[in-house]
Amino acid sequence: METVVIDHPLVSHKLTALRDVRTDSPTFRRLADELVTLLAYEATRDVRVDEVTVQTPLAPAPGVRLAKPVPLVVPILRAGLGMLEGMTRLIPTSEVGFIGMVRDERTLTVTTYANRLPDDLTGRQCYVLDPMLATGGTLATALRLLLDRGASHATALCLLAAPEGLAALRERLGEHAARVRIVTAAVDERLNESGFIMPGLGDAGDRLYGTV
Ligand SMILES: O=P(O)(O)OC[C@H]1O[C@H](OP(=O)(O)OP(=O)(O)O)[C@H](O)[C@@H]1O
Ligand SMILES: O=c1cc[nH]c(=O)[nH]1
Ligand SMILES: [Mg+2]
Repeated sequence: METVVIDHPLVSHKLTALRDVRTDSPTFRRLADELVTLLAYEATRDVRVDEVTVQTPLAPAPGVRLAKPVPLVVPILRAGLGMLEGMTRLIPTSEVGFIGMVRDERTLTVTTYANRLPDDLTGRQCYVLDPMLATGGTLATALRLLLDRGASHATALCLLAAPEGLAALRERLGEHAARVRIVTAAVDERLNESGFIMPGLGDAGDRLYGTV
């Protein structure tokens, strides 16, 4: 499992504003949207393309076009929805599947309450959107759903990750880890005793949707 931490001043600037407890929900949503666009640039570096030729007003020019089947983008509800528009703006032709998952705040175990994915993902490239990789339980379950259906490769775009979660995810994916890449804006210090990323940004879903 490859982990890519985006080292870029604009990403750090926006992430700092996102962390700030004074940032309100509308601003948080805008920053998350802008950040995913910056992460997507790196995350889609491996997206499959076909070589084509187009005619300019002057001459034929070689180029590329996204290959078929198109990438599958999968936001993990609820907080991952805040990253969907930023991603589909870059790849408007992508197909979108949905997974709904919630973590029990006490036990930190994950329940899947929605699953709208194509049955057959043979050979598909998948891009999973979830702002927080904390214990890694949510992403481990979501990635297994995709890889077990035949996805050739899955890249998860996260705003923040915890070192403990990255290690646990690699372990839980086992042999599938070779087909997984994590692209994140930062790896924070640690998880606290409640399973929150420290210093983190708090509860991403609550901050996106104003539920506290
Ligand atoms: O790595 P983990 O320990 O599994 O935690 C990460 C998950 O926790 C949050 O979701 P939450 O369960 O709060 O649901 P929400 O997106 O609906 O707020 C977050 O959006 C991730 O999906
Ligand atoms: O720090 C964390 C951990 C899980 N989910 C969040 O939203 N934040
Ligand atoms: Mg939440």
